[in-house]
Amino acid sequence: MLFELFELKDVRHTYLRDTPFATEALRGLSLTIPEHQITALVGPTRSGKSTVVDILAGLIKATPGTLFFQGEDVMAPSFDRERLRTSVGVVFQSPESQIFEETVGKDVSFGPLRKGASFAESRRLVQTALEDVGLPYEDFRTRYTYALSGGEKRRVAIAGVLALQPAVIIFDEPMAGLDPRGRRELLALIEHLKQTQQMTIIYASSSLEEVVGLADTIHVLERGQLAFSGAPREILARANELVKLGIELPEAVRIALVLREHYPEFPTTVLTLDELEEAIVQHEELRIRSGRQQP
Ligand SMILES: Nc1ncnc2c1ncn2[C@@H]1O[C@H](COP(=O)(O)OP(=O)(O)OP(=O)(O)O)[C@@H](O)[C@H]1O
Repeated sequence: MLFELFELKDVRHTYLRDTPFATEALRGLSLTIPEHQITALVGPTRSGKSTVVDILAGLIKATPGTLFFQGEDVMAPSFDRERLRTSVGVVFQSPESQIFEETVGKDVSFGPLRKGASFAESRRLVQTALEDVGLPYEDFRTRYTYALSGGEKRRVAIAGVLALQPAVIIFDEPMAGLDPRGRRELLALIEHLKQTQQMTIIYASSSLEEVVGLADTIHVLERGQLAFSGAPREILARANELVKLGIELPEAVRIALVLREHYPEFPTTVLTLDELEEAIVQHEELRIRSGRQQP
């Protein structure tokens, strides 16, 4: 059974309110985020994704509106805000900026030690977190952070968040600046975290391509409101609306749509290039079996 970890109800947020520069970032946003799932927030630039992330992390108040965390109103006087802060870990855009210690071991242990963990406990947490992100502890603990590759820095930043043992981890545009290999590795890492740790993962991105093969649910945002939500295939079935919102369709779907111009029955809700390949093979087999020779 799915439990809601977060629920936003009619949340609004205006930056620089009561100034000539006021910007309405959220305009009555309502959505839910279940536990132990990967939920993606997808929308074009300035649709409000980062503002939602800041609200979930407790950095911005969700008023007017209401934010529920595990069924409790975050703004209620009895709510323990410390519980929210310790339950939510955020990997912000350019997570390299979250690294500030000289060595990997020192950087990842900073959070646990600050929280009062003993040296032995902190060592255990750092070891587990580094192994979880695919950086062997003995190999990496004494490495200088400035000498790491971009992908390794991102992993160290994620390990720093994992070492705090959050119940939910939020990634805000985590692929920015990574090369295709770094992207593939990070996607595999996020999938691994979900599978092995049962973590609740929230993934904010302007790229639908990044999330269709990963997310259980996708919320599509448009100018501070929820446009629509659904499982990846349900979202891809609304290709025309996505294009209207300025969201680029994943490559596999773009190719499938071209194929559909020739074969009207060709499926267009393919999540990955592998699925597209499978759909082409199946379609060809069907065509051959039915003996039809179409263009
Ligand atoms: N600190 C801020 N001060 C003033 N306006 C802001 C601030 N942060 C965001 N905004 C404005 O709020 C709106 C929503 O921005 P937000 O960053 O939440 O959207 P986003 O979907 O994450 O965009 P992007 O993909 O470009 O990061 C935009 O119009 C943005 O200019």
